[in-house]
Amino acid sequence: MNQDTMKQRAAEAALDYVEDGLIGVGTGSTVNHFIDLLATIKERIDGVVSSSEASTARLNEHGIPVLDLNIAGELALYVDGADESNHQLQLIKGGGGALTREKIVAAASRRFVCIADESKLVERLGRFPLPVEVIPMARSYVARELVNLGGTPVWREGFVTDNGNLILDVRDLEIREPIGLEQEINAIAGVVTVGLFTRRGADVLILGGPDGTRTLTAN
Ligand SMILES: O=C(CO)[C@H](O)[C@H](O)COP(=O)(O)O
Repeated sequence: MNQDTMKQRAAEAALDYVEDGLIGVGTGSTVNHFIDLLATIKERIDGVVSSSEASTARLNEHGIPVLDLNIAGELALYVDGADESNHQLQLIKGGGGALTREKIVAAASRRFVCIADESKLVERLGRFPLPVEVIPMARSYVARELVNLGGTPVWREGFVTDNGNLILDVRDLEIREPIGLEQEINAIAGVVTVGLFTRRGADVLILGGPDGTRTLTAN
């Protein structure tokens, strides 16, 4: 079974968590399946807060109302994908470069349901290069600081985030203490946010696989 079908299965299972009201959606190929499915029940929801211009465009195509987070206030549910999850449901996100808005919408939501194919579940975070959104003038400085932390940062050249910033993808990092590392990287001057989601990890992880889905919940 191909990976995309497994992503679709996870997205289908996430529909069960949708209640009336406002929900947040993330970004990526798994979330695209979720948005397409959400369109089939759009009468049930009041609107969506989007984490990226790409997701907003897809929601608009379906005629799903997109709201500003400042107007929406607290959201009952946030649904997003991930590049990696450990068993504590701490995540690496940002493969699509939307990590900062994703972290904001996740933080503003009562429940975070993460949807992914089963290959995203890992014993230890860090095989996937860790994305860091950086203010453009700080790119070289932040890269040197990330080298000091033991990483090998690679500038995602040609890519500009929805916030007008750059992404450094950091390889070779030993992520032994995800919570501490999230704080440490976020404290570097010029970093907008790191793609580690530990303070606000997922509450529920739905993994699509060849035999259906399985669901993990955070303790
Ligand atoms: O963090 C993200 C975007 O910034 C995505 O959730 C992550 O990259 C997973 O993407 P996909 O669903 O395409 O595998």
